[in-house]
Amino acid sequence: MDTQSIVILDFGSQYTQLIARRIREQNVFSVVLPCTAKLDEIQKYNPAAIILSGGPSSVYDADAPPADPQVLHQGLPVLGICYGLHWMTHNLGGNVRPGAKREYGHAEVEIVKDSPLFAHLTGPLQVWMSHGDEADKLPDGFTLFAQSPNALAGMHNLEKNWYAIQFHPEVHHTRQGTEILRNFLFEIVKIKPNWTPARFIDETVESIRKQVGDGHVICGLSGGVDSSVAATLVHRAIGKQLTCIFVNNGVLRMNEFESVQTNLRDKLGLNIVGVDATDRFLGKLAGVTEPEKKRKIIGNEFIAVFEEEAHRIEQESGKVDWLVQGTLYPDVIESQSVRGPSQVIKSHHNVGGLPEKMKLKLIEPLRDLFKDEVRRIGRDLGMPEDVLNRQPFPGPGLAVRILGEVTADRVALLQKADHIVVSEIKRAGLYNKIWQSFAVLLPVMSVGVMGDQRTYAYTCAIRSVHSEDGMTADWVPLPYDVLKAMSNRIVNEVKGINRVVYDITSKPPGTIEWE
Ligand SMILES: Nc1ncnc2c1ncn2[C@@H]1O[C@H](COP(=O)(O)OP(=O)(O)OP(=O)(O)O)[C@@H](O)[C@H]1O
Ligand SMILES: O=c1[nH]c(=O)c2[nH+]cn([C@@H]3O[C@H](COP(=O)(O)O)[C@@H](O)[C@H]3O)c2[nH]1
Ligand SMILES: NC(=O)CC[C@H](N)C(=O)O
Ligand SMILES: [Mg+2]
Repeated sequence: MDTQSIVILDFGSQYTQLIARRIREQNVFSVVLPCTAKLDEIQKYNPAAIILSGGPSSVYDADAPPADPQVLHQGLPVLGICYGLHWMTHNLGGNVRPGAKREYGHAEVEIVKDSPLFAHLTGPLQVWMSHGDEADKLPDGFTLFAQSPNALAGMHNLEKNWYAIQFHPEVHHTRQGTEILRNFLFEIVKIKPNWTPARFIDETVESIRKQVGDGHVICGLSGGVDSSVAATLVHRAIGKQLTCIFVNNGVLRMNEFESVQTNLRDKLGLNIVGVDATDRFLGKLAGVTEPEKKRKIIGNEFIAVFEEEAHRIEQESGKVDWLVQGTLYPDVIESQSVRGPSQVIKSHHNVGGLPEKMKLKLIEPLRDLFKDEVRRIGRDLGMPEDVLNRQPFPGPGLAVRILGEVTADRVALLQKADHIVVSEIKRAGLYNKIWQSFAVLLPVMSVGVMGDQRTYAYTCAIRSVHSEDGMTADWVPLPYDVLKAMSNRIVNEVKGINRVVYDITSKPPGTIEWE
C-alpha cells in the first residue's frame, strides 16, 4: 500500500471504530487491526503512527489482551487511549492499579504542562472518561501533562514520541477531541491529509488490476449500495472481465428480482446474470427457526450458487478465480472477533456465514469502510443518487425478518407488508432521512374482528431507525399519521395479518434486524 496510514490496534473498546472514522474524516487513512496483529501485518498498511485503543479488560488481569511490545519500538509515534495508556504504562515499567474512584462520563481535565498533543488548546478540557484503573507510577522518561480530579489524564515521552491519554478523544462528548486527534496527526505525526475518495478509487482500481491480471471475476450483486459500489469500482478496473451475479434467494422484497436487474443494467452498464434459486434456498430453510442457523444456511447457499455460476462462466470465458463482495467494516466487526477481542453478535451472511473451504478467493474493496464513506466513493464514481441512497437490506433478506420458520406463504405476507411500509415512508418524504424502515413478521397470532368476523392472524412489527453506520441506532419517532396509514393499509390489504405494532428499541440493547 502506498498511502501512509494510522494503524489502530484494537483492545476491544466499543469506540475503536470511531477512532478510525474520526481520523478518516481528516482525510487520513486509518485501519483497525486486532491487538494481536503481527508486526509484518501492521507493516503492510505502511503505518505513519500507531494508536492503541481502549478495552474492557484490566492490564493486570491474567487474560488481558496482549499486543506485541515491539510495536512501541518501530520508531513511530504512538498514542495510547485509556486501556492503551494502561498497556503502555504496564509494558514500559510503570504501574497500573484499580483507582480509588472510577470515572464514567463527563470529567474536567487540567493541563499541567505543555504538550504537542494539546497544542492550541487551553484548559480545562471537557472530556469523556470510561475507566476504573489508573496509572499511579509513570514509566521512566514520561512526564505528566494533564490531570483529572481523580487520575492522571495525559502523559508523554517527547524523545520517543509516545503519548497517552486516559479519556476518549474519539467520542462526541469530548469537546475538543477532534482538535486533539488533529494535533496527533498534523503536529506530531506530520502526515499529509491526502486520503480522498478520488485517491481511494485510483489506488483500489490499480490494486484490483494487479491482483486480477487477465482472469475473470464474479461479483455478488444485490442492488444494495455496497455491492453496487464494489461492482462499479471493479468494473472500472477490469471492465468486461467482470460478471455480476444477482441471486433470487426467495427472501427478496416484492418485485426486487426484476427491478434491480433492469435498473442496474441501465444505470451502471454492468453485465448482470440473474439466478433464480428460490426453491433451493427455501428448501434448505424449511423447518429451521434458529437465527444463526438461517444465516449460515443462506451464506453457504450463496457461495454454492456463486461457485456454480463461476463454473458455468469458465466454460465460456476462461478461469474464474475471484469473487467480489460488498462487505463493509461493520459486517466484519459484528461477525467475528478477528479484529480484536470484541464479541460475536450475529454472523453476517457474507462474513461469518462463509463456508470454510471456498474455492473462489475474495476481493472486498470496501472491507475497511463505513456506509457513509462508501456513499461518498459512489458519488465520486458518478453513480446515480437513487442507487446510493437505497436503505440497507441484509443479504439474508426477509429470512431474518420472519421470526420462526421461513415458508413461501410467510414470505409473500411479509413482502406485502414491507412494501406498504416502504411506500408510506417514501410518500411522507422520509426515505432518504432514515437509515432503514421495514416490517417484521412475528410468529404471534392474535384475535381480531373484521366486518363482524373473528380473525385469528399474524402480527407485524414496524421498525424504523436512524443510524450513522449501523453500529448504533435510535428508533425514529415516526409521525402518527404515517404510522396510522401503515397500520390501516397492512391490516386491510394483507390478508393474514390483523395486528401491527411499532418497535421502540434502540441499538444497543436491541439490534436493527430482529435476528
Ligand atoms: N441477492 C444477492 N445476490 C448476490 N449477492 C448478494 C445478494 N445479497 C447480498 N449479496 C452479497 O452480499 C454482500 C453483503 O450484503 P449487504 O446487504 O451487506 O450489502 P449490499 O446489499 O451490497 O448493500 P446494503 O447493505 O446497502 O444492502 C453484498 O455486497 C453482495 O456481495
Ligand atoms: O448484508 C448483510 N448481511 C447480514 O447478514 C446482515 N445482518 C444485518 N445486516 C444489516 O446490518 C446493519 C446492522 O444490523 P443489526 O443491528 O441487525 O446487526 C443493518 O443495516 C442490517 O440491515 C446485514 N447485512
Ligand atoms: N475504557 C477503557 O479502556 C477502560 C480500561 C480499563 N478496563 C479500566 O476500566 O480502567
Ligand atoms: Mg443488501
